[in-house]
Amino acid sequence: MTIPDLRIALFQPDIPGNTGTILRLAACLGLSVDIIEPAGFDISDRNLKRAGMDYIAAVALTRHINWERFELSRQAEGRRLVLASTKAALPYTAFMFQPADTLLFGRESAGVPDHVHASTPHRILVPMVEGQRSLNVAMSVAMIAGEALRQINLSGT
Ligand SMILES: C[S@@+](CC[C@H](N)C(=O)[O-])C[C@H]1O[C@@H](n2cnc3c(N)ncnc32)[C@H](O)[C@@H]1O
Repeated sequence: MTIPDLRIALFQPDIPGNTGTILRLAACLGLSVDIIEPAGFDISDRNLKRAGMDYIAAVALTRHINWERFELSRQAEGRRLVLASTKAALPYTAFMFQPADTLLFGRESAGVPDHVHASTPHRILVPMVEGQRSLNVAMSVAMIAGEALRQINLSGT
């Protein structure tokens, strides 16, 4: 399997088991991961290691000390930022992903702050039935990264 160029970015994640699950997914699908600090736990956290197991060692993981530093590195690489948000209007299946996209996911307790939401022109939603608040962040990563990879593989780029 070819290693994709797609990246997953986690904004100040606060539940180590979710991050461990996402790192394991990234290891298996060949995706790179950005963690935008401060996270609500240390990378050596027991629950993160339990969920990510030995897969964590296989992930191309970059930690950024804050949002501004993450943005500097993303812009230097010329990557598009695509925010997954419960406040978005566009269903993720209607969005046209590109191979070098960075998919951004919010923190479990609060999503992303307003300034991040406002500065991200591409915003996508996993539609839910009325009255439900949100998916688990790791579930939303799996669904959206799966659709992005499907599109990218179909387009053959
Ligand atoms: C547990 S949710 C955050 C809930 C938070 N209270 C909020 O209102 O954003 C954590 C992250 O998972 C992603 N997420 C969860 N459900 C989603 C959905 N239905 N559509 C798009 N992203 C979703 C988003 O990136 C979100 O910031």
